[in-house]
Amino acid sequence: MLHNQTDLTSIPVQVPVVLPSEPAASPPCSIEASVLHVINGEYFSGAERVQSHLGRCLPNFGIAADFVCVKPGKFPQVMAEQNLQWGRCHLAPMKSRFDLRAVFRIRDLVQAYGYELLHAHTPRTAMVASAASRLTGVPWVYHVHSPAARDSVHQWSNRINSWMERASLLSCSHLITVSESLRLDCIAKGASEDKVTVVHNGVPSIRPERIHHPVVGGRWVFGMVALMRPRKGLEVVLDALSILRGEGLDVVLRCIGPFETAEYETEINEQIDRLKLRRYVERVGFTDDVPGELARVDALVLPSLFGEGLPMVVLEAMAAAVPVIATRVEGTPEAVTDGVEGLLAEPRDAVSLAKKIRSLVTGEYDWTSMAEAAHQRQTQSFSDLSMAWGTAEVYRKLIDSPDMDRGHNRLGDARLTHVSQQDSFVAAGYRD
Ligand SMILES: CC(=O)N[C@H]1[C@@H](OP(=O)(O)OP(=O)(O)OC[C@H]2O[C@@H](n3ccc(=O)[nH]c3=O)[C@H](O)[C@@H]2O)O[C@H](CO)[C@@H](O)[C@@H]1O
Repeated sequence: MLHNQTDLTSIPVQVPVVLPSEPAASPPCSIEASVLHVINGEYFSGAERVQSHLGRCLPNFGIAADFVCVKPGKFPQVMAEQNLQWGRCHLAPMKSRFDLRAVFRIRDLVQAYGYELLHAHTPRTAMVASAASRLTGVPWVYHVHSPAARDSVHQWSNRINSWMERASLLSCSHLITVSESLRLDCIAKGASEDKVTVVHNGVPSIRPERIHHPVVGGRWVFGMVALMRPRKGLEVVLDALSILRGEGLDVVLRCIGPFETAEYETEINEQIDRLKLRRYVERVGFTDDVPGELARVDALVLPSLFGEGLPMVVLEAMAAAVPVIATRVEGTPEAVTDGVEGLLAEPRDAVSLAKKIRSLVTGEYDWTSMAEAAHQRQTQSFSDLSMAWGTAEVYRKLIDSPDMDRGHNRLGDARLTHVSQQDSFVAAGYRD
């Protein structure tokens, strides 16, 4: 599916899906097909939220979704702990990037449970799904959450991931990208236009009761929600906070989320002390209650430096009717229009960020209108259901394509005895 470089200006833009009616009101459809999501499963962060929302919502559109984790960790733990209406979670731990036993385990699962599609989410799982697809004849979809070549600050890891991703894409049946910017990125890398579809990320419309309402001249509470690591740009917010407090504006920051490393936490603590901001920065750490935290803040600030797809925290804040002050990186401007649902600053630029924050706290923009616009845009175009609907449409086109022989994998449960069930479990409340 790779071809030579394309002129991106000639490619029509794919805009967010707006569902014609509220699908939540309709009863779940009967199940027409089942998909196995091949995931890392190590954490429960942005990509895993997408996966879990899909697992929960796809049955509304006739698709049963199960999971297999190649780096089992937080994801299967959350699935086991919470009373979630998801499907099965299988485990296929890989000892290294090149441990191919997972491929055979997935082949056995496909044959045993009759999965008609594989759906991978990371360069590692793309490699595994690609090989399992070759063994089983089942097509596979690759979900691009962020640009592999700019995915971390580690150049070698970026190169290996990029290489693995490119090699796997040769056999991929279809690509789903979480933003239009990533779709263009994939096409620029050589993916053919008709095999890439944008399915914007989506979240449930959770709008908590507000604890605080900001007023011009009063205190403004900004919240940054993330796994704190250098790429998220916490340093830039601290510099912006220092500029604004120096001007006499009463702005404070709640840092919501854990630090990836102790070294980074130490660096941030030193910066806070250097800027004399200790009284104005509250460290919340990891929370299970992000909506509760969003109810306390007047705006979300997400100053990512590079390499985002479409951050879930941006959409979660919009759902909670919290304006978003973010940077113009990758997919974020597709959800937030500068001056409407929030404000967009230039990345790595504390002066630009301070300017945007200043314009909100001094009343240049009406906070209430911005909060309402954010909530409305999320419910219309970035809901968990619109994301599941868009994903189901991609599956349906693949399953209905003349190339797909639906009979080949209809053995289903008849062959269950051939696969070890020791490493699989079913979430409580499973639809069977
Ligand atoms: C580096 C990377 O690969 N980033 C990708 C990752 O986002 P990444 O995981 O970096 O960040 P996101 O904002 O998407 O997700 C973080 C998630 O963790 C939750 N949270 C955070 C802090 C806390 O204390 N408690 C808590 O529950 C947030 O509510 C949110 O649901 O997946 C996104 C979803 O496709 C992509 O758009 C991003 O490009």
